[in-house]
Amino acid sequence: MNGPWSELEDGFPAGRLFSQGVSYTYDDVILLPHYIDFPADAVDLSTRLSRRVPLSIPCVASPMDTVSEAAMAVAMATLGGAAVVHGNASPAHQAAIIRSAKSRRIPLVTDPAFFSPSDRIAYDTDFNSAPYALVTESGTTKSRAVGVVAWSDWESLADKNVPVSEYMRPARASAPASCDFEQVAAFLAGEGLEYAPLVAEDGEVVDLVTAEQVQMIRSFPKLGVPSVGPDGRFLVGAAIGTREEDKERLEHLVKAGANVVVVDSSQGNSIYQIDMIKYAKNRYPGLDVIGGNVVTIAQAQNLIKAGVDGLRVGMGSGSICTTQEVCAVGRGQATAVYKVASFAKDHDVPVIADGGIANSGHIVKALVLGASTVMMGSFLAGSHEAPGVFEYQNGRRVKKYRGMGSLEAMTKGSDARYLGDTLKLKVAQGVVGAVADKGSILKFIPYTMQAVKQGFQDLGVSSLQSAHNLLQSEVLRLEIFSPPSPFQREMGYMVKNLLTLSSKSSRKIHSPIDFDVTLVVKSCIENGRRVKKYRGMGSLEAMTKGSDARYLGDTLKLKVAQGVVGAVADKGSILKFIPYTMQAVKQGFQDLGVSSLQSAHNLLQSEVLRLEIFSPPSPFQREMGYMVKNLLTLSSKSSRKIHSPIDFDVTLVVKSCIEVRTGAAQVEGGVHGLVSYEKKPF
Ligand SMILES: NC(=O)C1=CN([C@@H]2O[C@H](COP(=O)(O)OP(=O)(O)OC[C@H]3O[C@@H](n4cnc5c(N)ncnc54)[C@H](O)[C@@H]3O)[C@@H](O)[C@H]2O)C=CC1
Ligand SMILES: O=c1[nH]c(=O)c2[nH+]cn([C@@H]3O[C@H](COP(=O)(O)O)[C@@H](O)[C@H]3O)c2[nH]1
Ligand SMILES: [K+]
Repeated sequence: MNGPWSELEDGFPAGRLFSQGVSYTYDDVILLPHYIDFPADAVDLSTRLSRRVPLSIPCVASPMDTVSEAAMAVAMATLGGAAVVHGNASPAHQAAIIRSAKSRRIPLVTDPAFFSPSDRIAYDTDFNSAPYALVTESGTTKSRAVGVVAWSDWESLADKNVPVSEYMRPARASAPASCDFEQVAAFLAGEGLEYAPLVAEDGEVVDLVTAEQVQMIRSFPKLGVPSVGPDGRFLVGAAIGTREEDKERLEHLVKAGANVVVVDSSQGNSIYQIDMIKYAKNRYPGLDVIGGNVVTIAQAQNLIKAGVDGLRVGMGSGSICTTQEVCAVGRGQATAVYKVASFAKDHDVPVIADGGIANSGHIVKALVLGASTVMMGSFLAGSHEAPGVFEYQNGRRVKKYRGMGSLEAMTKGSDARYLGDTLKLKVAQGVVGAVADKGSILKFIPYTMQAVKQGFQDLGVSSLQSAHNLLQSEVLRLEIFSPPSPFQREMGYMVKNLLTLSSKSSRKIHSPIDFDVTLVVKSCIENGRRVKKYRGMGSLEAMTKGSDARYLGDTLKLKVAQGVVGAVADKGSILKFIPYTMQAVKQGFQDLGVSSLQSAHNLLQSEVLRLEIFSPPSPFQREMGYMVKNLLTLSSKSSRKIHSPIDFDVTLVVKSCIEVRTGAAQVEGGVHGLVSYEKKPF
């Protein structure tokens, strides 16, 4: 810029902004608009998941057991993205999920139960995954389909103890599973069918397709270019671990047709992962291997040297993460994506920005900061395509979503990672929660992509490549949002205390019929919990206590307290929770690569240890700030009364004020100090 304004500068180029020793999350930064000379529809979001795996949209479903199984994989592939099937199952089961996804050509997987005509259906749960069941001659997928049981027909039976043959509807004709969506739609219409079993070439009954589903898909936005592998089938990714037995798992997955594998660790720069990457690249040279997670250039460098075809970036940035609190390691996600992607581009290694995507704006930021794709967990978790069934929580339809490092996921079934570790203390690095029903991803992802295109248009970039060029050219300008006011910060602390105490209770409170919400919140803090007094030594109470000599001669002086009196929830014996806390500290040390205090101090002095400041406020403070804002908005209009049944759960009140994800963060040990953990509204 020339002239009198040349001193003024619009924001900072990324290189300058991200080199000040501050860790920025997506919410800390904002992109300044540039020049528009094309319509939003002209934006092309096609990209690469890894070196040799192209996608038409930059969306990837996370390898989590509440996100990515067959239904998610086919829907993501239909949209032009991809899902990475989780590995929290036996290798055979994980391979079966991949086979199931690969056997589809339409974006539907309902996974109905199978019965034979002589079977009796006793349980409602047989209709958990689909509102109908399939009837085949032998009751297995391997025999001829003869009928369909609708849940509504079964439900209205007076006597459930009758064979299926008495009330099933006949399956008049089957459709070949090799049909694509338009062919299936034409088949149903042509035959005048309400439903038809889908049958594979080998005669296996794969699923049931209904005219209603076809109608629903037609009502969604037009589907784009699907992701298809070299095998001509839907592209599917799979996660593996870094244990010896994962080599065998890998073989199962490759046989099942996995097109790309992700080595899934929270801290990927380890000898275990590097060995696994080398093994996989050597054993299957044609297979793209994605490594991670990493957040620094040094970590990325090691994995690139080991031969990765893609990098997964993010530590502690996920919505269910507690890693940064438990292990004290991680990085603000905007900084991590920018740093790693700037390095990886010179090695032609695409970057996946993993975790922390809560809205389309975060996707724009991740892509513009250098990522080639975003990986999402919570954003997809409440969808029809996510595993699990919808439940009702306080009148809302929700689906479970949990961290893969949560106690619940770690102890699930056959988890090999921890099978050999029964003697070790398990320390959770994630929580369990629930996400509201979001409908089908076939509907909301196209809308999300349209929003991303509009963001790109505002920046004046019509493709990912031009966004990255803009970033590196320094034409792209960014700014940081201002720090929180003292008031916001204080509110953050307040709500933290509030939630620590209030979130855990399945306890019921008996209350008068008509009352004030704030009273409930208060009573839930004050009542019904086992607590012990805890007070500051400078609190008035401690200062004036009995024979305290310090103040005996000071009766004339004004006493000014510098501490408060409070109470702390029952934590059990320190003989129990301190060992857990030490285990968490060890895991933090491991993530840093130091095996003793002395080596930690050596690392520090050698300047190999790197730190960053969180942009104030910390993500936690900011989150808490949002929460209390919602809470206060709803509860402070306290002249308003709520009419409630006599007996109800306090948490429901708190939850209805703030939609929270709650979970037993660490039942044993109380490692990060919270009885349970609450995350921001969704
Ligand atoms: N992105 C993130 O911020 C985080 C993600 N997670 C997710 O939770 C899940 C579990 O992650 P991790 O705990 O990192 O699992 P992990 O299995 O990679 O590591 C667990 C522990 O086992 C050790 N280990 C791994 N391979 C080994 C081998 N061959 N021999 C001996 N020890 C070995 C590791 O060093 C670590 O101490 C993953 O799905 C991950 O994506 C968990 C925490 C944070
Ligand atoms: O600290 C963590 N503890 C966990 O238990 C956990 N499980 C998953 N992940 C990571 O979070 C990502 C998904 O994040 P979002 O829900 O924000 O999309 C995922 O893709 C993972 O990278 C975890 N991180
Ligand atoms: K770890």
